[in-house]
Amino acid sequence: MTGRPLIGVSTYLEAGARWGVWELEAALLPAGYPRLVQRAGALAAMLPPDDPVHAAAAVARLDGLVIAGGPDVEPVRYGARPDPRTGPPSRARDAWELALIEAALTAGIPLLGICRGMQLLNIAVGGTLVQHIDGHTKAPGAFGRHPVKPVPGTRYADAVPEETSVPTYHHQSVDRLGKGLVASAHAADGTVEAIELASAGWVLGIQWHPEMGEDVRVMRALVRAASAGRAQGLC
Ligand SMILES: NCCCC(=O)O
Repeated sequence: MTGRPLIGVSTYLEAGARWGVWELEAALLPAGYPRLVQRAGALAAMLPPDDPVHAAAAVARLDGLVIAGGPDVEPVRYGARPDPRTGPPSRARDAWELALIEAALTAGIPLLGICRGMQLLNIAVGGTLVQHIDGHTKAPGAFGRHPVKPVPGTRYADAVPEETSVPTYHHQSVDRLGKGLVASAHAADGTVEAIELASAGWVLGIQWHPEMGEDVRVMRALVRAASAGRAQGLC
């Protein structure tokens, strides 16, 4: 099979978005996500929340999947009571994105979780989150930067072998790793910054926001894996 692989990117519904003369409910995705997918050599398809029963059918049409950043996951999803600093739940989005992740893992298509997407990947395989950490978000809406160091020998280190400075915006982090996951990068304070499935298949989560930066290598690695699966007729 030839041509650009198709990468689905989860998308959210916003009650009141304003553009032109309109203020309406909208399906939104910061443009950095599709631009990053396109710069990495793939086509981007937006995937707004739907009935989770359709997740496998959606994934069957894709060569790869990105779960985008967003609000806190409802703590009941990882067996915890909400900390007062955890944001309000987005239940329909949680259900849809967890179903997409489970479908991608079952189908064996390459998967990249970004920020919330990494946290959801961890939860999907039984992991838990720290509900609040200090120091990774400076002010509401303001992305910070900090260094991230790869763990040698991991899939992440294959794509990005050196320590890099990454754009970041989060107040939660991975606590207990889910089944089959290993940590593949850390911040200087020890926060887990990347996770991946150690077994076969290309499944990676990163805590930072590559769509806000210049470094396209992680997305290129996803697109390469998606192209390889497409060439073998696996996707
Ligand atoms: N918890 C949602 C992803 C971003 C954050 O940790 O703030």
